[in-house]
Parts: sequence; C-alpha cells; structure tokens
Amino acid sequence: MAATKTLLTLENFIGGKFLPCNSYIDSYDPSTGEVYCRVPDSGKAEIEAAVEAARDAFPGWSARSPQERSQVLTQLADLLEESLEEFAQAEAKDQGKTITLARTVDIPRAVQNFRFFASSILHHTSECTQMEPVGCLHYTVRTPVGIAGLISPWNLPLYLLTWKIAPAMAAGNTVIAKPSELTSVTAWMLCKLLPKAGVPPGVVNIVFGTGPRVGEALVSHPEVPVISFTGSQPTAERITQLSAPHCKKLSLELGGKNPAIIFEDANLEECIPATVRSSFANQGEICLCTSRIFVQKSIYSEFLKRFVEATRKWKVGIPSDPSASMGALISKAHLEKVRSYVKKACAEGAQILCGEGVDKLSLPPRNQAGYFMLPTVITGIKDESCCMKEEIFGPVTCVVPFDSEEEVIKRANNVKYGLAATVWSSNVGRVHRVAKKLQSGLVWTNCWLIRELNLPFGGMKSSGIGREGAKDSYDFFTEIKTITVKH
Ligand SMILES: NC(=O)C1=CN([C@@H]2O[C@H](COP(=O)(O)OP(=O)(O)OC[C@H]3O[C@@H](n4cnc5c(N)ncnc54)[C@H](O)[C@@H]3O)[C@@H](O)[C@H]2O)C=CC1
Ligand SMILES: N/C(=C\C=C\C(=O)O)C(=O)O
Repeated sequence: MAATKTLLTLENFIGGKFLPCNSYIDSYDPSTGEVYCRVPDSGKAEIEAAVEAARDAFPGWSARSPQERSQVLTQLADLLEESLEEFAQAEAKDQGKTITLARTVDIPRAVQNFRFFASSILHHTSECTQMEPVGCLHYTVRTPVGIAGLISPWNLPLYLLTWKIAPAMAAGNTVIAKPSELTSVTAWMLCKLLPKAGVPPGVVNIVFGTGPRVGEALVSHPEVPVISFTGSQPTAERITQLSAPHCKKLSLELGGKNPAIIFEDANLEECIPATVRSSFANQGEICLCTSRIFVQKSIYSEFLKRFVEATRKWKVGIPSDPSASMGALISKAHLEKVRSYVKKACAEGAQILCGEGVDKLSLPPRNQAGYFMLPTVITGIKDESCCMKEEIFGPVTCVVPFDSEEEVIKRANNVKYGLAATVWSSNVGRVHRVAKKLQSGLVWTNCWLIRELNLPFGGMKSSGIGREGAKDSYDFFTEIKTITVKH
C-alpha cells in the first residue's frame, strides 16, 4: 500500500474532467525495470462516457470556423512548447529513449503537428464544375466525419498521438484517443493543457488502457465512424475485423522491413553515419528504421568495416545521459523478442559483427535490470531468414551484398512490407529509376527521415492502408459531398 502511494497515477480525461478508474495497470520505467506509474485499465464503460462527451461536443466544435479551430490548435502548440523540457523528461522516462531525442525530435514534432494542422486547415479548397447544356453548377463540400477513434503506439508516444489528434480536431471532429498502455504519461500531461488552450470539454477525450479491453471497445463502438491506427499488423487485422460490420473509415499505419540500398558510387562519408542513425535511432523502434542493408559487392568489405566501427560508437546509455545515442527498449518482453532474432540468426549460421553477444554493455548498477541492448549488426544471412523478412523493431540490422541494380530491386521488394526505403548513389538517373521501382510508400535518397508534412505518409502492401499528411489527413477526417444546383 505504501509503495502504491508514491507511484504516479494517471486518470482518464473525459468531457473536460479527469476521472479515476476502477482498476489500473502497472507501467514500467524501461531504464530500471521498476514500476513507477499506474495507468487506468479502462473498458466499455469509459468508452461509453467518452462517446457521450464527444457526441455532446460535436455540434459546437464542428460549427466553428477553420480559423477559430486553428487559433485553438496554435494556442495548444504554444503551451506545449512552453513545457517542452518537462514533456521531454517525461517521455524519456516513460519510453526509455534518450532525453536528447525527446528534446530535439519527439516533443518539437508534437508542437509542430499542432502548428502544422492549425495552418494547413486554412488552405483547403473545394471543387466546382459547370454543365452548361443542362444549366447546372456542381461543387463539393467537406464536413467532419464525427467522433474519431485514434489509437497510437509506444515508440513515439506524443509525436504519433498528436499527428492524429491535430488533423482530426482541425477538421472539426471530436476525438477519443487511446495511447499505448506502455507509454501513457505525456498524453495525460497533454490533457492538462487542453482547457488552457481553449479546447471545449468533450472535444478531446483520452481514455487509457489495453488494446483488447479499451481499444476494442473504441473500435467496435457504432458511434465512432472513423478509426486511425498506428501499430502492428496483427492488431490492424483485428481492428479491420471489428470495424467491418460498421463499414468504418480506416487509416492503418503499420510496420516495415525497410531496405537501404547502397551503390558503389555512394558518398560513404554521408551514407555511413546516416545508415547507423536510420538503423538504430530510438533503439530501432521506429517503423521507418532500416533493417536490411544491401551493399554493392565492390564496396561491401569497406562498407562493412566502416559501418561496424561507426555502430560501435553509437553509445547505449541511460535516457538522462546527454551523450547517449540510444536508451532502453520499451519492455522486457520486447527486449527478449528482439534478442531472440539475434539467436535465430546465429542458429542459421549468420555472423554477429558487433553488439549482442559480442561486445560488453556497461551500465550503472541501478540500471542493470533495465531493458538495454547494444546495436547489433548481422551479416552472412540469407534473404529467406526471418531476420530479413520480419519486423524486429529493435537495434538489429542485417548487411548483405548485391551485384546489380535489377537484382537488388527484386530482393528489396521481396518482403510483405512496403513502408520506407533509402537509396544511396551519386548517379541521379539511377536514384530516380530505383526509387520508382521500389514497392515502398516512402523513398529517401541520399538521406533519411527528412519529413515534408504536406506530402503523403504511409505504406504499401502489409505496411498499411491510407496516407497521412496535409491533404490526406484532411480527406480522411472529412466526408465529401457533391452538390448540384440547377439554375
Ligand atoms: N508503427 C509501427 O510500425 C509499430 C509497430 N509495432 C510493431 O508491433 C509489435 C508489437 O507491439 P505492440 O505494442 O504490441 O503493438 P500493437 O499494435 O499491439 O499496439 C499499438 C496500439 O494498439 C493498441 N491495441 C492493441 N491491441 C488492440 C486491439 N485488439 N484493438 C484495438 N487496439 C489495440 C495498443 O494498446 C496500442 O495502443 C512491435 O514489436 C513492432 O514490431 C509496434 C508499435 C508501432
Ligand atoms: N509512424 C511511425 C513513425 C512516423 C514518423 C513520422 O511521421 O515522421 C512509427 O514509427 O510508428
């Protein structure tokens, strides 16, 4: 009992009020393996309450002009920015990522998400055509869909949650968001800013808990016509099944098995540090991370030597260490899953060039039970291996050689996923040619993760359905109507 009192205890935010829950889930600090927080274990009753609040708030919020909604979003961005350091500290503790990443990427991007959609909502136009022979004018109008159900994962908690909340609100919907039960703290902190920013009660409701309990209650609710989800493919399948009887609008942003293709004319000075980052940023827990590196044979040995050297400099440290490049993985179960892939690779006869099982990890005594592992490079592995086919979602990357452009395109496309790829070459023609042939929703050439938020973001094949971005998110969170006027 005494220990429970010291734990941070979160509450649901429904209808503009913080409400306690009947039961709670333990949430762990990934850097120590200790429980430090209690997250509401919500279910159907909490979703019913959130639907009621969102339904009541919808007429008022949807009737506001885009300019009025834009002002509220801008105010929210300003408030979040004022508390950037507090949010970054909380995100690093809750997720295990480095404070540097939380400070420079996660929270600034969450601020940017609100600012971006506050601005983009002001610039949409509608279509209009004339039919002179029959004297008709046709035009389109867009209206918000209604109550939006938003489900986000644990890897980029506030960054991905706000990437959904901001466009849904901007378009005039009311929202019920369910963050991951593993990383709920910054979403709860955001709730405290909502009234201060002028968000009316019920416009944004945040309900915490597990996928099977509260996630499914949200997805199955008949009054929630639109679901935006980022997470794993099996969960997306379940959401699709539950949504089918209601014909819900779905946006599914799922995993990847992202290739980096490195041609012999690549600028290795730039390519090597960028590929270390694309493989191991955020502990490799980003759906866009590189996990298959194809290197042209003539530079294979040189690349491998320099890549391993650079990987060994990618420092694993506790999240508060400003010199760390990588922190702890999200959970014990996830750490074990990631390690199991390295074991499988070894059993198949692959070589581990650095990291897990090869190098020694040094951690302060307090963090020995944390979920840390070293960035790991595997080679001598076949394309058919599970390490080359399945999403590992951790600091593990495979490096293999290739001969020709045609061959590497075929091999890069030979997985069920199609999210992101990088191509490294100084031949402009080749860069365009290869990018066009890759089955991938995003291709970065001679760079990685430079985001233009206006343009479509999302994957092909098993990497998802739909796109997010200025126009794409607006289209998704609105219904279009064609009106014909005979004059
Ligand atoms: N964007 C991405 O590509 C992500 C991929 N993953 C992949 O998924 C694997 C498993 O991670 P998880 O956290 O288990 O991902 P997940 O897909 O289960 O979780 C994502 C979100 O969905 C919710 N959820 C889970 N089951 C649900 C259900 N039946 N109905 C409604 N919502 C549900 C979760 O509570 C969480 O908020 C990772 O190892 C990684 O490979 C995980 C997170 C993000
Ligand atoms: N969806 C994910 C990353 C998105 C990044 C971005 O929008 O810039 C993910 O890792 O799940």
